[in-house]
Amino acid sequence: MKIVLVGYMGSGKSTVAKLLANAMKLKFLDLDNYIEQRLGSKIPIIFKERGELFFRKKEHEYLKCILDNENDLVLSVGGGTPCYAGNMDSIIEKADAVFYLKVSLPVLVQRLSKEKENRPLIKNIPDEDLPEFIGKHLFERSFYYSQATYKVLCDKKEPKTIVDEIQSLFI
Ligand SMILES: Nc1ncnc2c1ncn2[C@@H]1O[C@H](COP(=O)(O)OP(=O)(O)O)[C@@H](O)[C@H]1O
Ligand SMILES: O=C(O)C1=C[C@@H](OP(=O)(O)O)[C@@H](O)[C@H](O)C1
Ligand SMILES: [Mg+2]
Repeated sequence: MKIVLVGYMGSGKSTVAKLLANAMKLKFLDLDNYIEQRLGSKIPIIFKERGELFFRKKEHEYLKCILDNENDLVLSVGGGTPCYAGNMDSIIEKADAVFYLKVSLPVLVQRLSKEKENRPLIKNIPDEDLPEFIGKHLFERSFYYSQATYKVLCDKKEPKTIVDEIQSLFI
């Protein structure tokens, strides 16, 4: 069993994947954590010192490694992962179920304005410009996210409720 969660930054992928894995007695892997462990460096440092292109190459390489070698897991990927290097095609081909955690623009803006520091793509965007940036970015990326097998509407739902909703599909 391989379950993959996709969605925009701040949609709750890492949070929900961990809880879902626990609830389903599966292994939890977060692609960003995996990259950080393999490279011995945090995401913002990798972006700063090696650049986004290097990050995307490693993201692609380690995604493939996980999808090819790991089983019985819930994997949360980064918000950009499905949008580069044919990654969404690989996810769809190799996962048993792919969930798009869909969160509305106002909720994403609210969450991300408080958590910009560890997210290099939005770190330097002034708060007043965040809604426009995220709105456009989300629109571009939705093409990829919407290829997921299931879409879960996540506004106004606690992580536990989202986990229950996803888990109920497997019972
Ligand atoms: N369903 C939810 N309701 C409210 N806050 C949430 C929910 N899911 C996640 N969060 C919060 O939103 C922030 C981003 O969550 P995170 O799991 O890091 O998202 P992602 O991995 O998609 O970027 C965290 O502060 C997390 O606690
Ligand atoms: O959207 C993106 O391109 C990114 C999202 C981040 O993961 P989260 O979606 O977990 O924040 C992380 O992979 C990196 O900062 C790039
Ligand atoms: Mg995450």
